[in-house]
Amino acid sequence: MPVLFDFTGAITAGGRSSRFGSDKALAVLRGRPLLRHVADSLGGCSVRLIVAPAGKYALEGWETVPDTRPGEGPLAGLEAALTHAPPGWLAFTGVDLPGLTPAFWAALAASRTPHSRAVLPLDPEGRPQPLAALYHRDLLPHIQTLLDAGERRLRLACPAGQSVHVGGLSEALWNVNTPAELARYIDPGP
Ligand SMILES: Nc1nc2c(ncn2[C@@H]2O[C@H](COP(=O)(O)OP(=O)(O)OP(=O)(O)O)[C@@H](O)[C@H]2O)c(=O)[nH]1
Ligand SMILES: [Mg+2]
Repeated sequence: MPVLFDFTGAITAGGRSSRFGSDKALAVLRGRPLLRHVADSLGGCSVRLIVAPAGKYALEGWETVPDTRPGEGPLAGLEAALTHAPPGWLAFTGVDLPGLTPAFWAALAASRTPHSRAVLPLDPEGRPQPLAALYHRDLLPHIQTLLDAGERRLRLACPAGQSVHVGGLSEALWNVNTPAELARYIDPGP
């Protein structure tokens, strides 16, 4: 895919899939693993990072970066991604949001403002979804301070006054945590 985006792409993939029961990144939906769906949405990024143990996923064109704090959750995954990212903006997501598309990321990018440092879509309940969002690398010291203090909530990655929220994108945000949730989205056969 040609470079379309002026931001880095990052997928955090260091979770245990304990609710799913097997590695959900590799679960197949409509002929492709969930991880592939997410990666394809970010194929237009020139720098593409996956935060995971070395050798765990073979994703051509993606650089694997190790967790800085393994097993400490997606906020630590964001720290690892921002640590390896060039200056500027990072699209950050997980392995389990297969409804994401290039158009979704383009809409978030279009909502950046000169003073914002994160752009988050609103879910169907109107809550910001921090696991499919844009973050600026300037947030790295703030995130490191949070983690050092024991904080693990991804939604605190950006101070409230520096976040932009975007409505109208919730259709892209369906999330797969269990096999039953995946089954709901698999097309019925003929
Ligand atoms: N790099 C990294 N990513 C993580 C970590 N924990 C969770 N994630 C990722 O964050 C995303 C969302 O997390 P969850 O939906 O809770 O996934 P999970 O932790 O694998 O699943 P559960 O064990 O069922 O909670 C997924 O892409 C996970 O792979 C971690 O410690 N490090
Ligand atoms: Mg989890």
